[in-house]
Amino acid sequence: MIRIEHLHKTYPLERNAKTAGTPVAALSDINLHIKKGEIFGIIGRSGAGKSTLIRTLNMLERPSSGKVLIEGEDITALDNSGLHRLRQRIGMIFQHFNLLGAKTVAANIDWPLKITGKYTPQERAARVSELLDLVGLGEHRDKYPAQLSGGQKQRVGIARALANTPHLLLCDEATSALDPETTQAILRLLLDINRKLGLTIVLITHEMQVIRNICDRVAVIEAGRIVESGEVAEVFLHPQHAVTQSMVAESTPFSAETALLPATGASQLRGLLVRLTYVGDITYQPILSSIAAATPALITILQGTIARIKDTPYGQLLVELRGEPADVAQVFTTLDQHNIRHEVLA
Ligand SMILES: Nc1ncnc2c1ncn2[C@@H]1O[C@H](COP(=O)(O)OP(=O)(O)OP(=O)(O)O)[C@@H](O)[C@H]1O
Repeated sequence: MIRIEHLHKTYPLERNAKTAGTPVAALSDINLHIKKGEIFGIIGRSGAGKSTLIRTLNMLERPSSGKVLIEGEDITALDNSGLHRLRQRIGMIFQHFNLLGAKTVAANIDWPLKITGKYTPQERAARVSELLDLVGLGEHRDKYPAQLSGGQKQRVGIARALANTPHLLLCDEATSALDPETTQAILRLLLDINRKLGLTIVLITHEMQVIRNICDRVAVIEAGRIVESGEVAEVFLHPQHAVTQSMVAESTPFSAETALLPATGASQLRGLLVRLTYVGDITYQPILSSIAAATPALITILQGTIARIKDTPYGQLLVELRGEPADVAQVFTTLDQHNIRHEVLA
């Protein structure tokens, strides 16, 4: 669906610079492949290059070099009319919704249909009603944006973005201005739309929860470079890069520091402090019972999480492992046999 090849973007000046300054390398050698029908998340800290990257996908930002291929077409080579046609195939939603304040909800959604000049007023009215139903805003059609909550405004933004039946939806920090409950509702709506319409969604966010809840794959961006990418469960459960590791640590209260260690602390552990991570159906199997049956080693659970990353169940346990070296080695062998990752923390 989307291929990004050796993409670079350099801004000539620092933003707000009064005099000529150092050019800012906002994106450096970005290579990504985003598949049709998936929800792909790009996460990074402030200033990492997320907005610049997503805006190159509809040429709101022109790259300095490299290619962006959408459905096989190199969009960096398009002229104005080509860009106009491209943007009808790509919807976009924004953090601050960008609605037209002087138009009603229905008129906001109708706007992109009107400007294509392709539809009769009857066709447009039917499409607007269909979109209002899709986002659950039928009863608010005649209100103005100022009369809506943040979540309702974003629903209008989504309906408007979908008006021309795009193949791709870009979400620029779509839930960052919303409270946690409304965020969940908007994420559920995006997932529902992705499943119902088979729509490819690319989103940028600085919130791990957004990626965990709805994305299939994720890329982590730092200082204009993709530092890590892959299936969300793989990247978040086995983060390799320091930035990913610190974002994971901030978003989960699961660590040696917060574990229910004996009051005297980790230095008083009588055995090894081990983190176990398992993903998929094995989450539902009686692993610890199998280990207990296989060796006389003692395992004490200090902290644990059994949860889901999108549709993938996973478990993480922090345990104290005590026993003779041979018994401990036997535990590790059994864990390996069950494909359970183990890391000795202390
Ligand atoms: N128009 C511009 N002119 C000059 N520098 C810019 C411009 N836009 C962005 N930058 C710089 O490029 C880098 C990447 O910015 P970008 O907005 O893409 O990051 P971001 O990850 O989206 O950050 P945030 O989450 O804070 O929006 C930053 O150093 C930023 O200051």
